[in-house]
Amino acid sequence: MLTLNHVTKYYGKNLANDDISFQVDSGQIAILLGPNGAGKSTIIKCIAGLLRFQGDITIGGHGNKTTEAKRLLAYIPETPAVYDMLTVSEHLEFIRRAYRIEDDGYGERLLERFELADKRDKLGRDLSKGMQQKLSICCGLVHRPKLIIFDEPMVGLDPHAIKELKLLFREQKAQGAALLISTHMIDSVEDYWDVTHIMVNGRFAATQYNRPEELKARSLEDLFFAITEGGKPS
Ligand SMILES: Nc1ncnc2c1ncn2[C@@H]1O[C@H](COP(=O)(O)OP(=O)(O)OP(=O)(O)O)[C@@H](O)[C@H]1O
Repeated sequence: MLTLNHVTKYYGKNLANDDISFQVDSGQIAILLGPNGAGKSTIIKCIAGLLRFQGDITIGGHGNKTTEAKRLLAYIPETPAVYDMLTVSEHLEFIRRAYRIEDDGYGERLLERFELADKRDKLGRDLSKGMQQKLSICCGLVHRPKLIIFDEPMVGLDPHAIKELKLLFREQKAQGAALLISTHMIDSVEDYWDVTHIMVNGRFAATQYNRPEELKARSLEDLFFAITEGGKPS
């Protein structure tokens, strides 16, 4: 569903992503795990079509900046960007109109799951940061994307929303969506992932698959600290 080939991104002279290639298949959850400044948000913004880069990114076989690719994609950014003067309900209506989809009640069900249904008439500017983040998740999912990218999704969410979001990751995977989730918190990754790429200094320092034999040999946490604190991955 998502393929990156030799993606390199410079900010001026600063190399943020260094020749990155990987793919995420339908029904797969891929994690980008790395310390602050590793380049996770940058690669995600390249995929979402927000930055210029060298290399090649396709979504469902379409170039990432095409309309076809954008129909398949949901990008839920680290910092939610909601419209000050639209209500919660109007946000979902706006997305449905943009994607030309009928209201089949899915948006309302998402609001209920994230405890926003009773906030449906509140303006974006009057929502707390956590509520804005939950609304941003609902807006991202309402068009039933096939590739869902979350940048640091757990930060700022309450325990109910975190639980609901983890459930949602599993459901989306079961329904055949491809998920790419960036985080710097190993604990938040738990056991729902299929593959984790550990990112350091703009590169993939290691890739671990969620297979019992690999994890028995070394946990994700051990691998992460071996790489980020100077040890050598074996
Ligand atoms: N707009 C920008 N202009 C210049 N340099 C930038 C810009 N955004 C990020 N960088 C640099 O690119 C590198 C990668 O940053 P990025 O935000 O992608 O890391 P990250 O892994 O997402 O970090 P965090 O976990 O802190 O969000 C860092 O060295 C950062 O200083």
